[in-house]
Amino acid sequence: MDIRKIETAMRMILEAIGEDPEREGLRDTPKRVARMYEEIFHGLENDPREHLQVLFTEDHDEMVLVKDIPFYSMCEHHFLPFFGKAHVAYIPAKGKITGLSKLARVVEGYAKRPQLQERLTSQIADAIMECLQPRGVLVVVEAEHMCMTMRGVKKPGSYTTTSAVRGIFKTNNATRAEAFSLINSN
Ligand SMILES: Nc1nc2c(ncn2[C@@H]2O[C@H](COP(=O)(O)OP(=O)(O)OP(=O)(O)O)[C@@H](O)[C@H]2O)c(=O)[nH]1
Ligand SMILES: [Zn+2]
Repeated sequence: MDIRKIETAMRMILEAIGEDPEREGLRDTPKRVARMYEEIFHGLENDPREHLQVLFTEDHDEMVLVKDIPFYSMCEHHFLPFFGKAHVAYIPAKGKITGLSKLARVVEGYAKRPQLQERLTSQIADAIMECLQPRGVLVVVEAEHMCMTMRGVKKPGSYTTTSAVRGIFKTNNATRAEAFSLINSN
């Protein structure tokens, strides 16, 4: 990531909005913002599928669900945060399972980029399908978009839910219903 370029751009934004980039409170802001962008966009520098290369073999062919994975991402239209929870379910095939934390790392890797909620949801599902070749994957993402709450249409408290359904979750209604009921239970 080009830290210097972010600093220069941030300084220009401060000037453009009529601020004085030399005043005490703002003097280090371009540097702070550059460091912050490096952190919140670090997913651009990795391929989250790398986390799914560590596979175990275990004779388990029932559903695995990791619920309520918190995430923070950035809306690519407005460069404002959207954030919430992701729920990731899969049904292993041929005993191929992965570490539970790796599912959360995949969410994190795709969230830490300029994103759309729909793309975030399907990228998580597709990465798991590709790397684990499970019988199916179901990903649900629930998020609040700051671009809809603090500006524009200004609708605080509105949530967007997206899902990506692959394999057996698509073809088998009962399996899909079971996953949704587990996700919605407390
Ligand atoms: N589908 C989708 N839309 C998003 C997401 N994040 C933001 N948006 C929408 O992207 C759209 C951009 O619309 P534009 O009309 O180009 O931009 P705008 O004039 O700032 O739109 P308003 O937000 O309605 O003021 C808005 O409707 C946002 O709500 C997302 O993750 N998925
Ligand atoms: Zn937005």
